[in-house]
Amino acid sequence: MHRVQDASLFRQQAYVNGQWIDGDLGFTQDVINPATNELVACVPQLSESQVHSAISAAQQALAPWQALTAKARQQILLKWHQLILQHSDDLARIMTLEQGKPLAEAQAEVNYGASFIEWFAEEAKRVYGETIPGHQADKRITVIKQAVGVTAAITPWNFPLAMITRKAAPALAAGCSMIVKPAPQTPLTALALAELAHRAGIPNGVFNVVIGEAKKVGQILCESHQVRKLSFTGSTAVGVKLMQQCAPTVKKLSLELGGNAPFIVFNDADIEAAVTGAIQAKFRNAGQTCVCANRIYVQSGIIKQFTSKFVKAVTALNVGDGFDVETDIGPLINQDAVDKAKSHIANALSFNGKVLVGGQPLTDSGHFFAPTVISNCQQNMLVAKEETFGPIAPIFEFDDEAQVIEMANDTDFGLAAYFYANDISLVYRVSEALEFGMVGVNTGLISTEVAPFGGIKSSGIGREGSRHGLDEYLEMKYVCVSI
Ligand SMILES: NC(=O)c1ccc[n+]([C@@H]2O[C@H](COP(=O)([O-])OP(=O)(O)OC[C@H]3O[C@@H](n4cnc5c(N)ncnc54)[C@H](O)[C@@H]3O)[C@@H](O)[C@H]2O)c1
Ligand SMILES: O=C[C@H](O)CS(=O)(=O)O
Repeated sequence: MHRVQDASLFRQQAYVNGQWIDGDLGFTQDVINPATNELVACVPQLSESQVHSAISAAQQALAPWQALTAKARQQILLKWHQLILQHSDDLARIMTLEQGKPLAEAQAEVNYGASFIEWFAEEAKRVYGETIPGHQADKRITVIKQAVGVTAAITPWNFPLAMITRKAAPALAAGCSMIVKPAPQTPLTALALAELAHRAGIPNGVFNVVIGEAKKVGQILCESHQVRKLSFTGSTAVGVKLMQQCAPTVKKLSLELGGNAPFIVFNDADIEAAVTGAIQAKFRNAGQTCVCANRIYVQSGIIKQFTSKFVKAVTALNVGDGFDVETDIGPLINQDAVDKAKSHIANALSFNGKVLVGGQPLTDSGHFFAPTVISNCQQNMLVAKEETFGPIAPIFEFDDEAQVIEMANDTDFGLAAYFYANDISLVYRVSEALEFGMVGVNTGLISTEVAPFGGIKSSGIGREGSRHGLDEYLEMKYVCVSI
């Protein structure tokens, strides 16, 4: 299977309490290669009782895992980190097979995903508390932080490894246990991660991967009183549903949701650098990332130069199977994604947008779509209002700073924003005025384990990565001792 060296990483069963299990009702789901539409694997759909068993296993595993010292948990996590890097080529191949991204991007995701394990293995030893001067002479006050307990993660298909480790690493480092429900499109990468977790010595029940009908599994995880936290990465629509479902059990929540990133190029920008940054921010994962540039705003003084250079760079992008070394842009995940891209282009054309390159699906087999640039875009178009999640780059013209800030902020989303400029006063003004959780200045790539990743408004709640990411899996307790 596409030259995976260690065949035992290619798992087609769920992983619960350290065991590989089939669904006890016999239901399965297909895993399809989006580049070829070929069947890649068949994985089980667990029954409700099996999902409940996973929660029980995570509960049983909690006390012994929490009883370990932070250093002991660190050592086990570092072993997991080492095994992931040791098997990075196989993990990348499994990822490209089920998700479609170019092998080089899959490899980069493996390294990125592993970095969260290394980071939080270290952070585990820095769960500091505090002492507070007593409010009365005979009172002594301390504040301690403790693991939340059993946690659940529901993750998307676009980054099938990193969106799991970005949650599991801080959870396990803090002393929590976790049940992961991966996306139905990409379960194989999650199961390979579980195999390596097992080999690393992560105790049975501490890390579990359940596969099943999303709505039902989600409902069980949300309604369980034993699950004390839910971390979700996915669309805003689903995030809202999960938030509602978690309300009755008052769970801690982390929501990493949709985006609609503006990418702004000011007159004094380095145009070549801005073109490179726009290509990176727009076309990574074929435009299927939550932080992709969704709208490209270019100031009137340089729009002709920028557009000409940008179109040239887009035209040079190679679309193909992720296993082909020449490929820059892989397939979209499914036909729905292709249809959404077509609808956004048709809508832009209906409002006098002009396709400068691309504009249509590429082949009948596989879900390939031509990298597309549309000029003369307006704020009333779908490409301005919705997350496109495809390789479409709409260009909007603007005249001044105040106008583009208003345009950029004209969205319910607030995840990432980017801009290119050299005037340092403008850099500070615009960074502060943009209503987004993350801002890239003169760069199109901002994702790293050392910084707090997350959004505001309809893009979510909480942060992942950085020292802040651990707090999402800790509860604060205040102890008052009368002496
Ligand atoms: N903010 C981030 O860090 C981030 C990262 C990646 C993707 N995303 C967002 O995710 C979306 C694309 O990913 P997707 O198509 O997998 O999103 P999605 O919301 O459709 O699915 C995400 C996960 O939720 C599950 N799910 C779907 N409906 C559910 C329900 N009713 N109950 C419980 N679980 C349910 C899916 O099976 C999957 O595992 C985009 O909007 C993208 O912006 C955000
Ligand atoms: O889809 C967005 C993910 O968060 C991927 S990344 O963190 O931007 O690489």
